[in-house]
Amino acid sequence: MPAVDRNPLPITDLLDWSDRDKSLLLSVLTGLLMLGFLGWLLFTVNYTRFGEQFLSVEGAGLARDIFLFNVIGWLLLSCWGMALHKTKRHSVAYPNVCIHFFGFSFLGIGYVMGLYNPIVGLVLVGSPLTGFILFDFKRVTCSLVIHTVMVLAIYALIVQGKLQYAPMLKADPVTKDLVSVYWVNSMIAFATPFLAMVFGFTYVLLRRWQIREKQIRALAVTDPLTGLDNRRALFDQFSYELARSRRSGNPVSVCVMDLDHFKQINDRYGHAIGDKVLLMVARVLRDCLRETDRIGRIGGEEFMLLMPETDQQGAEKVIERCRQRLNDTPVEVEGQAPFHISASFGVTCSGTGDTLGEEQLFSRADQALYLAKEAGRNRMAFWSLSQEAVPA
Ligand SMILES: Nc1nc2c(ncn2[C@@H]2O[C@H](COP(=O)(O)OP(=O)(O)OP(=O)(O)O)[C@@H](O)[C@H]2O)c(=O)[nH]1
Repeated sequence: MPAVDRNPLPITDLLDWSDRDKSLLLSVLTGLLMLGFLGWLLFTVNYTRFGEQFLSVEGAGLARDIFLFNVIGWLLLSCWGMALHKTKRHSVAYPNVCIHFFGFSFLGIGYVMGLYNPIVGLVLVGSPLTGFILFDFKRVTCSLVIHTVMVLAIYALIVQGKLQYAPMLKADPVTKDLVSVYWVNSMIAFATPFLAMVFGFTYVLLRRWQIREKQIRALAVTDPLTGLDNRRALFDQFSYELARSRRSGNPVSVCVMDLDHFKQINDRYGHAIGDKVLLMVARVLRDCLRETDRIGRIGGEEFMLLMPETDQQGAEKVIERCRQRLNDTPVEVEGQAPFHISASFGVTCSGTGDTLGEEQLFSRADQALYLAKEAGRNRMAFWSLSQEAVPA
């Protein structure tokens, strides 16, 4: 087996654990449950009136042997898992043995306590749920089918009188006339840790699902490199701001910004430095703009600035500040002299009574950007009312 181990062990990462470590956790938890069952039996037989009244001597002996067998089995499985974990070895057999032994353990308990016992029903529902959360579908289904068939077989043998029903009990502790409080409390005590285990695993699964949902939603609207808005998020916001502007009469300015000769930076310093420049640009733009403005990266080295309630003069001031700050911020490169960058900006502004949509305004800003590039770069150009972009 390859000695590969990529297991982080914080409990919140449970679903990322290897099958080996999940099986080890299952072994330890189930082992403790079995130890609890054994402790309960020994205590009940030796120290309670319930033992005298309701437990049969041979049946209790059989139950003790089954519980003890389970405790020893889980102890050995825990040791096996620990050894695999310590040596960082993976084993296909270990999870399989654990999954099948899990079903087998509870089958034995169900048999001695009685198949109609509510705890058996609980285990029948909770175990596959836990299994499907922790392990792959095929393995768990296989175990589920085997153990369901075994339950049915035991049931058939009981119906035919070949097996005794609930051999541990010599009398039913819950009848129409008599309900043993000790038995009911014991069942609750058995069910509680099992339920806690199932709820715990379900919680981990749901928590993971919630986190993933959040991440997916964030990814859908975020540029992964810079953490700025992506094109979709920005256009959604643009559409909203235009609707607001139509109601309030306040203008919205939009600017498309493109770094100058970025290809040369990539070619000369490599993509990693190119990415570093993009991150620096994102930081500078964030610093220069108001909190109510939105910045996004809409292409490789193309950014878009959305400035609500900002007219042409206001936009000019902000953009000049951005342009200047980008010029003034050196890019540090290890072992080489720092270099400076520049960017060109195309700007347009939604006029009062404008009915232009976001795509049309964006297209105007883009055309203005083209003009800024044509005019020599490192400058801004506005889209004029005469339908032509003019350098500022
Ligand atoms: N490092 C890095 N480079 C990128 C990324 N996205 C696009 N690029 C690069 O950006 C460069 C864009 O080059 P061009 O479109 O020719 O533009 P330019 O060199 O900036 O020239 P002008 O815009 O005309 O000033 C290409 O080399 C792309 O590979 C990115 O996420 N990271």
